[in-house]
Amino acid sequence: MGILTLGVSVYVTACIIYATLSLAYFFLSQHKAFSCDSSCQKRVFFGLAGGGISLCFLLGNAILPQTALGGFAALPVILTTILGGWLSGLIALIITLASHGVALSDKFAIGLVFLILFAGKIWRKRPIIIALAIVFVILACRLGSMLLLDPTRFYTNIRLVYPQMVYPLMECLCFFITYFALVVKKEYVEASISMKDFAMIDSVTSLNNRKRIDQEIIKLSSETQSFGVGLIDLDDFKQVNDRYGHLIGDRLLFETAEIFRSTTRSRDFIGRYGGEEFLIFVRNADPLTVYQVCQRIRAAVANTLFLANSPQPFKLTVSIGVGMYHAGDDLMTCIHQADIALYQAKRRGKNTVVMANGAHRFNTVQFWED
Ligand SMILES: Nc1nc2c(ncn2[C@@H]2O[C@H](COP(=O)(O)OP(=O)(O)OP(=O)(O)O)[C@@H](O)[C@H]2O)c(=O)[nH]1
Repeated sequence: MGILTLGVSVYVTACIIYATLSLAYFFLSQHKAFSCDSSCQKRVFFGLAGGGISLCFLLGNAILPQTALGGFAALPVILTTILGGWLSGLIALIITLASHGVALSDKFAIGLVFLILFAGKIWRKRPIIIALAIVFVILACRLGSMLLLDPTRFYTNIRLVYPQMVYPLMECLCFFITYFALVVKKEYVEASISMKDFAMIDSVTSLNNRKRIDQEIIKLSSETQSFGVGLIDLDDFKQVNDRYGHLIGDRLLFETAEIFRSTTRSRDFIGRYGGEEFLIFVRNADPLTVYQVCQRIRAAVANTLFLANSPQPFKLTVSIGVGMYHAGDDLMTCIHQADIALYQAKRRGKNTVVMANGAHRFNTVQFWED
């Protein structure tokens, strides 16, 4: 094979590897960047994509010369392991080893490479030197086996030696191109996701901000499962601000938000609705559970000594108004009902949870006494 044709083959191969893995990576990174810590299904999918590339090389071996197939088939396995961790790598490895077209010695070398990657947990470190060293190991293995098995042919027929020298170098080149292209892609995706997250976080409390709440409201407007809507308001916060200043006020808001985080489940949604008012969606819960969750939040705030290590520790309380959303309801009306319930809680002396009874029937609102 001429050097130009080989160069084109390497380029096409690099493009196939990069396009497939980066597409799979992008697809799996919709809300959170894909990594070795992603869900099992995602890692399996990524492994299938990696194995699919090897399969594509082996079945449609028109792109690469037969003698180079083994080394190039190892590349998706290495890259899949680096980006997706052991499970993705193992799946890509199984597909590669199970397919025809790779010499037994190459299969052995690819298996060995995976074991080294696995033992070194390369997905946690991603040191390119190790990965490159592995590609060179394949090169050395190939030359070594030729020298050992048929030394006379090796010395007398230079045309046989040439591919054994050139292909592994091309594999390294291909690895370099795809590795760096994928790392750049990964960093770009991670940066854009964290920027997006950052834009949705309230700077004072680190809870979801109003923009993110509005998104969640749109998302939950067509929800088919019932959930609770709680509006939480800090009691007499103006006095704190007036007496101790906004800086202390901000620190108290942050500590209160910490209590909300620690007293709710990860599947619940909580955000800063505005000023000293917070909105919580208690997911998949019946009215009694929602009421109990809100009581838990109220009690946790009331029992906390805020700014405990400062010379001026505080006691704070919250009032909570609760509404229930059921499939088909208008969520904004539900939030409005929670607001009315919050108003009732304030009127009844604060530090109270008031629930809009039968919040799905908006014309007959009654309130449960705390
Ligand atoms: N420090 C700080 N204060 C805020 C922030 N946002 C709103 N506030 C203050 O929260 C206070 C809310 O006051 P009010 O609406 O009168 O309510 P309240 O004093 O808590 O009284 P009740 O709601 O009736 O219990 C105001 O003093 C606002 O300035 C903020 O980001 N940081």
